[in-house]
Amino acid sequence: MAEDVDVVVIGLGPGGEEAAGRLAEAGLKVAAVEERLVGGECPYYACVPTKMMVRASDLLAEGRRVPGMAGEATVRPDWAPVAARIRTEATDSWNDKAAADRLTSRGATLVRGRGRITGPRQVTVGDRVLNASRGILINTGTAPAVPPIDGLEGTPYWTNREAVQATEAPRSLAVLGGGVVGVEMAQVFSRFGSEVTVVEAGPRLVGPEEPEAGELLAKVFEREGITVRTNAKVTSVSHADGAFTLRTGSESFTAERLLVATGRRTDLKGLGVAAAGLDENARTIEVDGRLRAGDGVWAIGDVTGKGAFTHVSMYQSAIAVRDILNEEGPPAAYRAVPRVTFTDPEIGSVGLTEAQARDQNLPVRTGITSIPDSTRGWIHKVGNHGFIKLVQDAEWGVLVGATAAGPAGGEVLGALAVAVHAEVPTDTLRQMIYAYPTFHRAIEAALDTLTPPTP
Ligand SMILES: Cc1cc2nc3c(=O)[nH]c(=O)nc-3n(C[C@H](O)[C@H](O)[C@H](O)COP(=O)(O)OP(=O)(O)OC[C@H]3O[C@@H](n4cnc5c(N)ncnc54)[C@H](O)[C@@H]3O)c2cc1C
Ligand SMILES: NC(=O)c1ccc[n+]([C@@H]2O[C@H](COP(=O)([O-])OP(=O)(O)OC[C@H]3O[C@@H](n4cnc5c(N)ncnc54)[C@H](O)[C@@H]3O)[C@@H](O)[C@H]2O)c1
Repeated sequence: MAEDVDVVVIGLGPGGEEAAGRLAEAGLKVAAVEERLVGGECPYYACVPTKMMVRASDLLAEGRRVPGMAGEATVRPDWAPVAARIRTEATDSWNDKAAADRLTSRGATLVRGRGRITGPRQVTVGDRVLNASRGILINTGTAPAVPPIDGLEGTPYWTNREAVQATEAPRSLAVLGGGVVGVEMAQVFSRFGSEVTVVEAGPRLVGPEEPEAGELLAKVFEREGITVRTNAKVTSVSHADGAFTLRTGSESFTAERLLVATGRRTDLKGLGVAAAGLDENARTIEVDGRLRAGDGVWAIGDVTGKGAFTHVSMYQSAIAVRDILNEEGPPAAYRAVPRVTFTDPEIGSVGLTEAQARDQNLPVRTGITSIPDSTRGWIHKVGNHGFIKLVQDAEWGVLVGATAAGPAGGEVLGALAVAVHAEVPTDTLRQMIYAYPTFHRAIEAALDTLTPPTP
């Protein structure tokens, strides 16, 4: 028999879980459908466990920087505390009871299983049919995309979901894909003693970021002993005697473990979006400023293609909740989406890169300064690599994008994100007082280097 509710939330990523809780607290009857773990990828397989890994590997790196700066230190990496912390503090050994209880205590009904849209405002989970009078909120996220490389299928490769469950650092690790997941994981495992090779199909690491970011990471990785191959097409993979072999046209690489970090995929056909009038062959779900995808359908999170980050999912969640509750508020805007790649140096960026701004035919002016040339960078010395790059719309006199790479680059980003978001005139930024000697004071130096637009 069909059950009548106000809203069905399919997929409980960070935004979906929060939306289900808030809608239930507002008095709506909410069915929250999740086939894996309440909370989604971020707390169990992504942001949280990987940042615990990063924190541990950063500690090792800082310990190794003691000689010549502060005496002597012997650093012996041990993965055991990292694996234990991920199990006890982050994921409860991949058990979502606490999250599920938190959600149901807010008044939502948790429906475990795979949800499929089977009609306008209708979702089927196993033999339960849920009719949603107000509509459906989709927050189904993404899964790791695995490229169709000869021999890869069926081998025991890792994706991020297996990598965060590692109980030891492998002797050697091949990383397929030098995007955000690839570079964060490569550096972590390298610092724990794995011999790491990153194989990237594109011309640079972290390709969508400013070219200077990819070049910086390549330089740092080389110094740390991580092998990086760009423009490399892996033609076959094999696994035998406990080792993977990756072949490109000219080379082959052998490693105990292989991490596939080549991006993410959605499955809109499997979700049955056509039954709600949406394009099932699209990669992402098109949404308007209120996160509406169609009549009685909202979508939030990675599935919307507006930035695959937890903060975007949460931002969209709040707007979709408002709209479902018929409350007024500003529409979603993505001019100032911040993002941080948690390598050392951290790469923090916001808004447009120079290339994106030029593609939009903006009158672009850029400025760049090096962190080692700043007072704080010079004092910091070892581990001070980085830069601040600004992208200005020269006619408007406002920053439309910026990158802060370096120690605490993600924190320095905060000031730049405010500047882009609040459309602070660069003249106003120039009149600001920047504390001495901070990393963020390098923003002032970067402003001084803004060069006139090129024709
Ligand atoms: C390794 C890694 C590290 C990351 N680190 C960061 C970081 O540091 N900071 C950051 O902001 N972002 C990070 N991200 C991205 C971040 O994890 C996602 O942007 C975030 O999880 C938000 O995703 P979402 O809201 O779209 O849903 P997701 O977290 O993807 O959750 C979607 C949920 O929907 C469920 N689901 C899917 N289909 C169905 C269905 N048909 N029926 C029922 N349930 C379904 C899934 O089981 C899942 O639980 C990282 C990603 C990865 C892979
Ligand atoms: N710190 C963070 O906020 C954080 C961390 C990790 C992931 N994420 C989110 O998750 C998303 C997914 O990350 P990702 O790194 O999996 O994807 P990505 O799209 O960022 O990077 C994938 C990389 O793999 C390369 N690639 C694709 N096919 C390949 C092949 N056959 N051989 C070699 N290289 C290949 C691509 O050129 C690209 O550089 C990110 O875009 C980001 O939004 C965020």
